[in-house]
Amino acid sequence: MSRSEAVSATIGRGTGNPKRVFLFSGKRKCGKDYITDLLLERIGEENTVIIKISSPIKSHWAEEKGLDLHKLMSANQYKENFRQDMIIWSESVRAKDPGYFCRKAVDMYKAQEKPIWVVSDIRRKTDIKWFTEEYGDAVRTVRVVADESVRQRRGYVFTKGVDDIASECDLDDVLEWNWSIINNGDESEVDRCLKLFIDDIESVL
Ligand SMILES: Nc1ncnc2c1ncn2[C@@H]1O[C@H](COP(=O)(O)OP(=O)(O)OP(=O)(O)O)[C@@H](O)[C@H]1O
Repeated sequence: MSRSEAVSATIGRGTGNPKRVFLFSGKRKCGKDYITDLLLERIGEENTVIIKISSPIKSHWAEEKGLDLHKLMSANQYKENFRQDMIIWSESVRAKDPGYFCRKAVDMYKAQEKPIWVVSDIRRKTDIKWFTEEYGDAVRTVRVVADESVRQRRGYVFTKGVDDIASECDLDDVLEWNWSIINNGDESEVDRCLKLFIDDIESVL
C-alpha cells in the first residue's frame, strides 16, 4: 500500500483518538510553525490537527483587549507587542491549574476528531506532563533547534522579560526528546526528519 493510500485508508475510522500526539518545542523563531505546517501538508488535514496551546491564551487576550486575533496568531511583529503581557497573565492562570491551556486548546481545536495531533508550541515541563498523563504511549516529543544567528535572520531579537523567563527557558534543560530536528536551512535535514515522523505515524494509522 502506498503512503497516501495508507493515510487515506484511515479516514473515517475515528475511534480511539489520539493515536499519536507530537509535542513540538524550541526557542523563538527556530521554526516550529514552519516544520509543523510542512508535517500537516504531508499527512493531510483529514488525519491531522495542529494544536496551539497559545490559541486559548491569545483568544482570551484578543477578546479582553479588543485585539485582532488573526494577527495575534500570525508570525509577524504584532504578537510581539503583547507577548509579555500575555505571558504574565497566562502564568497566573497556569499557577492555579498547570493543565488549563492544554485542556482548553484540545477542546478548542476539536482535536478528538482526528487521530494525529501536532502540538506546535510546547513551552513547559508541565505541558509535557499533562499530555503524557492524558495520552501516555501516544506521546512523542520533538525539539526544533536552530542557531541563534539563523533565528535572528528570521526576526528573533532577544527581549528581556520574554527570552530570559520560564515561558521560553523551562525546557532548556530537558535533554531527552524522541527526536531533535536541526532547522538551520538545510532542507534535506528537514525532509529526513519529516520522513521519520511520517513512518512513525503510518505505524499507528
Ligand atoms: N527551514 C526554513 N526555511 C525557510 N524559512 C523558514 C524555515 N524555518 C523557519 N522559517 C521562517 O522563519 C520564520 C520563523 O519561523 P516560525 O514562525 O516557524 O518560528 P517559530 O519557532 O514558530 O516562532 P515563534 O516562537 O515566534 O512562534 C517564519 O517566517 C518561517 O517561515
